[in-house]
Amino acid sequence: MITVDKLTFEYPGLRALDDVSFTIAAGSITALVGPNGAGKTTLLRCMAALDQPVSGSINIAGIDVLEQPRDCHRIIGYLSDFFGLYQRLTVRQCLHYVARAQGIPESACEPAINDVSRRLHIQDRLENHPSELSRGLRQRVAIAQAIIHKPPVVLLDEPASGLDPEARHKLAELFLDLQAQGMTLLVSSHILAELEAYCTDMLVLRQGRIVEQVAVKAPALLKPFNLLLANPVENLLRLLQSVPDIKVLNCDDKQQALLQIHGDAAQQHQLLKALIALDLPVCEFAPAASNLQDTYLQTIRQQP
Ligand SMILES: Nc1ncnc2c1ncn2[C@@H]1O[C@H](COP(=O)(O)OP(=O)(O)OP(=O)(O)O)[C@@H](O)[C@H]1O
Repeated sequence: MITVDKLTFEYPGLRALDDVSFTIAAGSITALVGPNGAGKTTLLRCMAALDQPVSGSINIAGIDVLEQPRDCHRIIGYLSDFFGLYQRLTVRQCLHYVARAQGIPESACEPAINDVSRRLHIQDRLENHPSELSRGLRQRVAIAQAIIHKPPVVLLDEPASGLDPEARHKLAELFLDLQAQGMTLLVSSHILAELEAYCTDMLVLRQGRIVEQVAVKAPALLKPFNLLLANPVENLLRLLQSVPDIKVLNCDDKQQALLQIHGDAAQQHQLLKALIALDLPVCEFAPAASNLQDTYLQTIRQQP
């Protein structure tokens, strides 16, 4: 769906993106994360055809972004980190203006406004001016502007900044809703705990380079599991190795091990039965916690 290849971008005297390459699958929600100044905003602006890189290419849904920037604007929705809304217009007028700018015919504007405002739960705010709205509601209006033309790809720069936990939760629900409607999302954020609720992939940028791309919610056929025993067992490693379908990743002592297992919940149940049949005093057999924040911090700390 999205292919970025060897992208390099320079501000005067500063290389902000350095040979950045990655692909994003259709229907995914990718978290774009990295320390301050890593280049996230610059990358999103290049992908939205708002900044011109020195070299490299960006292809979104078959459109060469650098060659066809206007076509690109038709197929993406972009929310800037510092979005602005026209204060003198009502929300309805803001949406109408953007709809027309996106080429939606006059006759189709009202249905488009009704549709997008329903999806963003701002139907009852259409006659308000942006200055009368809370930050969370203004954020929703800005996202409504970004997606009113139903783009297949949505790029969002720090959409959750400044929102309270309730508003962030609603935003997460909205992203899942957009994904369910077939959109592909790339979302930059520092709020990793929220990203985890909806992201399928994570792209880590550091000093203008991609340092990691991981699937966060891969249909994990291979899962790490922690095994903890109530008391030490001699030959634990040998016993575990005798169980089919279990790979022992780590077994440093006689009381606990990190296993890799295959399959679904039914398979996990069978494996637990096999462990108990070996008379192992199992007191814990659970997926090893590995969250987005851990993965991110490990990745960032590993880099020089
Ligand atoms: N207009 C500009 N002129 C010169 N340098 C810039 C400009 N905009 C950004 N930079 C620099 O480019 C680098 C990347 O900035 P960018 O805003 O893309 O990072 P970011 O990952 O979005 O950061 P943050 O998380 O703080 O928003 C930084 O070193 C920044 O200081």
